[in-house]
Amino acid sequence: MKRDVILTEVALRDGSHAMRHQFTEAQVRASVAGLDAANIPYIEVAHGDGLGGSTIQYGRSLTDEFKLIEAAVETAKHAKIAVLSLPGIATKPDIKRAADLGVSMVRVATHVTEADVSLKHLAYAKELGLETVGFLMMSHMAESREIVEQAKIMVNGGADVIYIVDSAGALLPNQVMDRVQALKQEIAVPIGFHAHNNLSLAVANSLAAIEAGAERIDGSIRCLGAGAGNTQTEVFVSVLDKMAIQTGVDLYKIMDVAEEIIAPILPQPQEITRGSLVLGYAGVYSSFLLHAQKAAEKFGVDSRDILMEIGRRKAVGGQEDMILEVAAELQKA
Ligand SMILES: CC[C@H](O)CC(=O)C(=O)O
Ligand SMILES: [Mn+2]
Repeated sequence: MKRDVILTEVALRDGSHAMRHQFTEAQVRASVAGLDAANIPYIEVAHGDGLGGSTIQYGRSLTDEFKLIEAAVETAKHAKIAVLSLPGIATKPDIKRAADLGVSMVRVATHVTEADVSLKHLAYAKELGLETVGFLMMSHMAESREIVEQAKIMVNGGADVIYIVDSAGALLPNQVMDRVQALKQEIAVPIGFHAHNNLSLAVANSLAAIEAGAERIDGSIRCLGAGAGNTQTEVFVSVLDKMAIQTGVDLYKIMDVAEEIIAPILPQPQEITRGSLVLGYAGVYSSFLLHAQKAAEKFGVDSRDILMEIGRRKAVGGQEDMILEVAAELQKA
C-alpha cells in the first residue's frame, strides 16, 4: 500500500477532552472498526492527557483507559494502536501495560522546551520494541532553532519520528513551514505535525507541513479533539486526494465513520466557538477550554478573560490549577 502521508487518527485520545473523558467501550469498538475498515494506519487511544490522565486534576475517565486500549487492539485488523505518554502523568508501568495489551507505538509528549524529560520513556518504549514518537507540545512557544535542538535530544534518545504539536492552534502556515523545514534540514527521522483548528487553519497548516516535508499528520474525525478539534480527518483525506497525495484511506468509508459513528456521540458540534477561537488567538492549550468554562461558571467571570490571562502567563500543560487561580483573581478584581 503506497502512502505518501501517514495519518494518525487522534479522536479516541485528543477527542477524550471534548468528550469529558466519557468514552465507552462500545463507542471505541465501533469507531476503531470503522477507522480500520477505512484503512487508517494508526489510531491513538488513551485519556486526553495520555496514559494515567484519569485524575481529579485532568478529569476522571468513565471507562478505564486500558479497557479501551484492549478493545481497540482486539477490534483493529490492520491499524496499529498508539498511546500517548506524558512523563510525570504516565509511568513506565503504564507503558508496559499498554505494550502487553498489544499497542504498537508510544508517543512521548513534553513541552517544546523540555525534551529531556522524555528520555526515560523513549528508552523504555524502545526496550519494549515499540515504535516511538517525540511529541513537542506548544510548538508556537519556541523558535525553529530551539525546536531543532529539542528534537535532537529526542532523536538521540530513540525517537523514530518527531512531531511539531500546535497544541493551542496558534501557529500560522508560514510558521509551520519554517519549523518543519528547519527540522528537515537537521533531523534524519520523519517529521510529523499535529494541528488544532482554533483559528480555522488546521487543514492549511497541515498542508504547509507536508509542503515543507512532513510525512506524518494527525487528524481527528469530525474534528473530535480538544478546543475546535484537529485537522478534520475526512476533510483532509479528501483534500489530499484532490492533490493526488496518497493516504491509502477510503474516502467514502471515512466520510461514513464521521457521519454515522462519530457525529451521533458528540456532546456538542465541534465548531469554532468564541472560546476555542480565544485559545488560538491567545496561544492557550486546547485542553484548557472546558476547564476554563467550568471555572468561569463557578466564579461568575468570562471564560475568555481567563484564557487571555492564561495566555499572557504562558501556562503549559500540567498547570490547569492556574485556571482556578486566575478565575478567583478576576472575580476579586
Ligand atoms: C495534554 C496533552 C495534550 O492534549 C496533547 C496534545 O494533543 C496537544 O498538545 O495538542
Ligand atoms: Mn492535541
